[in-house]
Amino acid sequence: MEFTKGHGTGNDFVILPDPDGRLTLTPERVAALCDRRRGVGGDGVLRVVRAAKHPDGAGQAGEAEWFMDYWNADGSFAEMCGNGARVFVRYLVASGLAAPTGGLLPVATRAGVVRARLDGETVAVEMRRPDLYDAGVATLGGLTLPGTAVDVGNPHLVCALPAGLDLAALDLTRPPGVDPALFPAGVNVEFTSPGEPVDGADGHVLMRVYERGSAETLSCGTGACAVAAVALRDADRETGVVAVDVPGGRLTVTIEPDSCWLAGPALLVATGTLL
Ligand SMILES: N[C@@H](CCC[C@H](N)C(=O)O)C(=O)O
Repeated sequence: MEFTKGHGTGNDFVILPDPDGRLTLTPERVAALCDRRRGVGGDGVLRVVRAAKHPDGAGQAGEAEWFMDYWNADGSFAEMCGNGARVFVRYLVASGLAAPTGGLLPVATRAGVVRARLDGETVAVEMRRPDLYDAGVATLGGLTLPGTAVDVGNPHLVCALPAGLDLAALDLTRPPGVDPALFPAGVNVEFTSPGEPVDGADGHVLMRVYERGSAETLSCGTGACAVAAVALRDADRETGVVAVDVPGGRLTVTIEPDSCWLAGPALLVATGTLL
């Protein structure tokens, strides 16, 4: 079968076109595809399927023709993937499967319908407004870092590093420890440091992430939204624009009263045939 490879700020995905939902995907198959030495390699898989043809998308088929069936690299499901949604939309449009109407293209996900806008290399998706719902703690090496639990459709824990600790020096080769009672389904953990002021933004944050199901990645879109929401709260703001720099580039998050826009480059880089 044919596949396409794409990424958003270095968060990379194997895209599998399966319009009529005929493909049998298993966790083992997904993990094998994402294997960086023995497979295509990726942080996750995006199956492109008509919403009406997937049990998790059928309820949204009246609002969106296409369902993003997102899987993490280890073969687990996630409710939402912000960069994945941006790359998914790039694929839909590039392959002629869909086009925006009135500038917007809806996509069904396990966290509900998101809407996308394209502008050159940039794809922006509108998702739910992040919900800051609790306090939590991450442990990493000898560090204990307090953080904020944030729901962006999927779960996040945003931990600011204390002054003097170098974000680039963190060892994220192993998962951070978290409280399983607070995150029974696991959590994506973001580590942050403040950035220098950026023109046109109300805030600027540097971020690294350890993703549930994919380990450290170069970028996490929903993580950037969670980080932006925490930055605005800490600045006593309800809304605003936050630049979030990840190892793979820059994401721009705009938090509005009822929604959150995630914007950045989304690119397709290769196509091929699975043997
Ligand atoms: N990289 C994604 C998030 C992917 C899902 C995450 N690993 C989870 O399990 O919740 C993004 O760009 O949002």
